[in-house]
Amino acid sequence: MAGKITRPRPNKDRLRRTMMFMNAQRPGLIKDAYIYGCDSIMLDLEDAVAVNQKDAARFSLYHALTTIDYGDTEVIVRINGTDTEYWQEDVRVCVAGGADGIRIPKCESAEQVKEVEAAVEAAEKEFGVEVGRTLLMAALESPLGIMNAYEICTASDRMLGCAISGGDFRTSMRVQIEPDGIEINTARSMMLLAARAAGVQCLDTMYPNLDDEEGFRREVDLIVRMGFDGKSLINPKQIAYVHERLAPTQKQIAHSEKIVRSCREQADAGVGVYVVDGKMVDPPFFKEAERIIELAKKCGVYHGDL
Ligand SMILES: CC(=O)SCCNC(=O)CCNC(=O)[C@H](O)C(C)(C)COP(=O)(O)OP(=O)(O)OC[C@H]1O[C@@H](n2cnc3c(N)ncnc32)[C@H](O)[C@@H]1OP(=O)(O)O
Ligand SMILES: O=C([O-])CC(=O)C(=O)O
Ligand SMILES: [Mg+2]
Repeated sequence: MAGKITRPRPNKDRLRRTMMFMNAQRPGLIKDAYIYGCDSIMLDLEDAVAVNQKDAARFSLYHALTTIDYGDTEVIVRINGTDTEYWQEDVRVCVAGGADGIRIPKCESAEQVKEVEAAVEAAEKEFGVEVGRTLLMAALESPLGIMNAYEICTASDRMLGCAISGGDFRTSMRVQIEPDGIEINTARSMMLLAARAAGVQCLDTMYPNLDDEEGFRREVDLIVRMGFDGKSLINPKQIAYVHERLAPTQKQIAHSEKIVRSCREQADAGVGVYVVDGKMVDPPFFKEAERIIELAKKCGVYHGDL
């Protein structure tokens, strides 16, 4: 067998349009998950793993982390909650195996993030991993988690972002999944505001109804319009539509190109506000146009020369 896999230093700001869950104990799911092309895989030690299988899942996780080359696919591990007896050993194995990041489930406070951060740092020292390498993210799964979203997102320099978790959130709110998202949209908006204020990424929850393609697409359309960076997924067939909807369209790209080019010319001519394709543009529009071009480049759909 080849030597232990070492992964490049994780990047907080990379594309995370899709983060796909898989039970860390199931070889059939984790052995070649990179082939599906999601941005991140999430090897789960928490709710996908039965309580009497936690040790077995950790062994399987370590083997996967150290022997499978996931290439450009980011490797995140969902550890067990900080109120369980499992999470500290989960952290040691993630760090020893070289995972890119850790997802803290059912996160409700900045203190929980700091507790995990301390355990991660201790593990990095124990296993000779560069201190600061392992990223963190928080899953917000309760009203309290949502209310504390900003403090959670700013609790550590390692935080790449947060994700809302609809299953547990709906249970704690005593509601069920609705076609228009009325039961969860306030929480989505609050979390988005907190994440943007903190300057970190923001992911939507998984969609559990695998056979309801129409419902899935409706939810993706909604969260794209709301401004999410990505979505948690549970199945490979959910990847393509999220990537398609989160990439700028050619129409958006062409319009953004016009704005970026004209903005440079107009600035030289001393003009601050003017009209492109019948729409007023000024500095916030320039910035947004530049963001769209950058996003198009990262998504591989930009073919221009800016
Ligand atoms: C509320 C929460 O906590 S959600 C997070 C915890 N949940 C999970 O981790 C569930 C993740 N998803 C899964 O395990 C599976 O998709 C299931 C059990 C829901 C459905 O499984 P299946 O019926 O086998 O799905 P499906 O028939 O669509 O699978 C097609 C292929 O994709 C693979 N696949 C399916 N889901 C995944 C996944 N999440 N990750 C990687 N590969 C997957 C299957 O192994 C299968 O591969 P094969 O053709 O080589 O055999
Ligand atoms: O994070 C997610 O989307 C999955 C999850 O744990 C939940 O829905 O409770
Ligand atoms: Mg959950």
